[in-house]
Amino acid sequence: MLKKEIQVEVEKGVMLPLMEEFYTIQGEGYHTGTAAYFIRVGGCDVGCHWCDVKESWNADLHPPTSINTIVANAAKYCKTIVITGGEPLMWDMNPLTQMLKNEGLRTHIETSGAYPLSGTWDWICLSPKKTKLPTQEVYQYAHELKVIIHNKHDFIFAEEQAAKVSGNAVLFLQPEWSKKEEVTPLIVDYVMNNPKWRVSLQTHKYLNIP
Ligand SMILES: C[S@@+](CC[C@H](N)C(=O)[O-])C[C@H]1O[C@@H](n2cnc3c(N)ncnc32)[C@H](O)[C@@H]1O
Ligand SMILES: Nc1nc2[nH]cc(C(=O)O)c2c(=O)[nH]1
Ligand code: SF4
Ligand SMILES: [Mg+2]
Repeated sequence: MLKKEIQVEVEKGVMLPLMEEFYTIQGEGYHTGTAAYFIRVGGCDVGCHWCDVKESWNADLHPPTSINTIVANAAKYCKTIVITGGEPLMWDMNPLTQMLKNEGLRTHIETSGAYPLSGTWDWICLSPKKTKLPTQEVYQYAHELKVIIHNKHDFIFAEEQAAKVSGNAVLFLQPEWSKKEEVTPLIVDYVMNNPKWRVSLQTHKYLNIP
């Protein structure tokens, strides 16, 4: 395909810049410990200085890939497919999620919510960032709120964000990996004092799996 044609396909969401795909165990949040196939889409401009996948940021480094190919691969592994990035909502998620649903698969997303919500989702994990806040619309649809704790001020941010999600959303505080020795004890105390919150750890990093 010509460069221009590929660009049009990406704009329609029928091709996506694919960074990697892997079958693993969901390491974080509500579904921790369960098998899932991850699709990591390139492109993000939210700019978290502690981001653990900075290689994902530049979409041009990741080959535009047909969603037919992506879905055919995903369907081989298990029923739960996690779309992450990068920031997946930078792209139109409707064609990809519709195709996954047609295959009878469950669609989960990991998102900062900084771009308009698209796609059909069985589970939305919203992880808001101060540098580029979620759209007003996405809060009501989040099944899970996962706030990263890098310093003490992030607890205040977490409460501000919790006030915006639905009463059914499950609330998580997750240590920022490079600060975990410092902030994990603070999170433990915070959750014991504020039991509406739960602790989320990046368990895949302890298990040495992707
Ligand atoms: C790499 S992001 C990709 C999806 C989306 N851009 C987002 O931020 O939700 C996947 C998850 O990892 C979390 N995360 C990224 N870097 C982290 C770090 N250094 N420590 C803890 N969690 C991190 C994010 O907050 C998000 O919940
Ligand atoms: N095992 C595993 N679980 C995860 N949960 C969210 C991840 C992500 O990067 O979005 C992630 C990841 O990269 N690996
Ligand atoms: S929004 Fe997600 S992918 Fe983007 S910089 Fe932040 S953690 Fe990384
Ligand atoms: Mg990760």
